[in-house]
Amino acid sequence: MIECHDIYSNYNTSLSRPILNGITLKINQGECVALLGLNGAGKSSLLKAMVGLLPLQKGEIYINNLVMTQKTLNRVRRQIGMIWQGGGLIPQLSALDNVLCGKLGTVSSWSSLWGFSANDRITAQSLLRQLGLEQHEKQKVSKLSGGQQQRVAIARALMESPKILFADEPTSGLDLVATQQMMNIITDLRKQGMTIVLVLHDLAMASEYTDRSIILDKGRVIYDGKSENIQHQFAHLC
Ligand SMILES: Nc1ncnc2c1ncn2[C@@H]1O[C@H](COP(=O)(O)OP(=O)(O)OP(=O)(O)O)[C@@H](O)[C@H]1O
Repeated sequence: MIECHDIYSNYNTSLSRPILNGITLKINQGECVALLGLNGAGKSSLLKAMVGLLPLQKGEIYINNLVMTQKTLNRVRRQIGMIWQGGGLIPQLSALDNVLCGKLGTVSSWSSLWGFSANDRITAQSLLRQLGLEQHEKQKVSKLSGGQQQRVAIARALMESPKILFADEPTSGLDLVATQQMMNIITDLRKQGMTIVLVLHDLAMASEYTDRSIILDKGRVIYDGKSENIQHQFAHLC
């Protein structure tokens, strides 16, 4: 479960307001939610706040009943897999090494000197296999297609078996086939009971793949409700 209680980020002088300007929401375990809004509405900033990467001036965030503070941040982050806008992969590393990077938040700096454990490698290989990338595990990700890179990003996000997945525009730059593959993977994860928050720009996609949509405008929630038929109501805002 994810809860934001009246959260405000720091004052932003170029916007003359906080980027997140009083957001309250609750997302239950197993929900698949689209986060929508015009460019600059605050969608990526909200995801960043929910993984502790955007300082708050006011308000609280709870992840599975654990309040986010400096002390709890590592425990909170372990429960969340994140796919960044553009994938956020390291282009010169292989697909397998990028997936293993999903473990870096939890291995101590001492043990990372010895490399990843055999178990970690087995988990990473198994994730790549499940995502249809077993042939590509040794390839540099810069040599993979956009769709393949996004699947590597998903595998990396799943390394810690998170209960929550955040994906920032996971289909951006993908062709129709790769978009369909990506959304099928997300649908499968959803069927397994994962809580999923997707930043999307396509209202029709939100309506097709998610139950609930949250629309932001100028750092505030202006709609929180069913995704069904949302494209007819809010076309001017996304
Ligand atoms: N690190 C930062 N420093 C200053 N301003 C920032 C920073 N990050 C984001 N902003 C500003 O905050 C606002 C919200 O940005 P954010 O990236 O969250 O929007 P978004 O809804 O995800 O937009 P997009 O659809 O373009 O990705 C924008 O006006 C942006 O310029």
